[in-house]
Amino acid sequence: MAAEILDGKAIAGEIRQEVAADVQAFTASGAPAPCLAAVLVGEDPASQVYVRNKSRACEKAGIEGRTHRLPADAGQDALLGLVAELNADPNVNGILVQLPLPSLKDEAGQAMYDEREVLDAVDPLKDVDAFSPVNVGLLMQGRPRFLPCTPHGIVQLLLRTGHLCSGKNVCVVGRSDIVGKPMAMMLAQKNGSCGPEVANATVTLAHSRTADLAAVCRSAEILIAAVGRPKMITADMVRPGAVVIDVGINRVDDRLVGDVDFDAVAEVAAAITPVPGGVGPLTIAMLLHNTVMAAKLQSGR
Ligand SMILES: Nc1nc(=O)c2c([nH]1)NC[C@@H]1CN(c3ccc(C(=O)N[C@@H](CCC(=O)O)C(=O)O)cc3)C=[N+]21
Repeated sequence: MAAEILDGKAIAGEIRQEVAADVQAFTASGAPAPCLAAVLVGEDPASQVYVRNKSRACEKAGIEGRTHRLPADAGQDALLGLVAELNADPNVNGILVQLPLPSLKDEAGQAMYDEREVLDAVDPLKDVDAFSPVNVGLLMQGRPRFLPCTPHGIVQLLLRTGHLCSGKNVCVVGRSDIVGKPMAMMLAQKNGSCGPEVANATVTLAHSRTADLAAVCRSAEILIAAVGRPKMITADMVRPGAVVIDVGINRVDDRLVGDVDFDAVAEVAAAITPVPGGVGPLTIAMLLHNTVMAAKLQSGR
């Protein structure tokens, strides 16, 4: 049996067209083009690729994409200074500090960067990643402002492919602040950020200490893998007919591999996202969406 391949790249293309139309309508009323500032500290090759792709995507949507580069050893104060400058710059609507920050230590053996302090410093109205405690809190309370890009992309994918989760058992594997935790919250909510059909799920948030993870995963009609371990979700962990969403972007021997053992799982699942071409492109599309939303919010401030 061959599973339906959920084409994240194509859906991301649709969303990017919608964002471009939205930008056009916004600027037609005399507003300047929305502007996203990405901050890249150091030279991590994967981060370079991501930031480059993102700035190209901005351009195609009519959004101004700026990249601010700091050397790996610039230090916490320099980074906080740059964030403060971008917060104060009325021409910048969205700020994204590319993660992870370099894991360098100073002479005293102390970590050079405190990620939490940096993310806390971003103006919540410019926080297009939705990593600030204000935006996380608003989401938790069911009155979201910005939605985190990867979980929002997954919700859009489920909605637009008709794999609705209301009333279903959903298992999210991985409890990160960026994907697992907000994903679980969004799908469990009553009315949901994108409508009740992609909410109202019975959600299990599984992780590395979950007892009998395979059995827990097998109970899920929708299984979302966000652990960052190549091919860790094997076919025996998947309920026949399940919808499987693979959030993993793992580089193995210069190839991108998801958290799901794709070939074997595709024999069991009803539908599955590929890597690449699945969730990744949707993350970028939702970032563009948030940038336009930021510009609109700030135009009224
Ligand atoms: N502040 C911050 N916000 C982020 O959203 C953020 C971050 N830091 N740090 C790193 C992760 C990772 N991430 C990806 C987004 C898209 C693809 C993507 O589009 N991938 C393509 C393949 C690209 C390739 O070939 O390398 C795909 O899956 O088809 C991948 C990875 C965003 N992240």
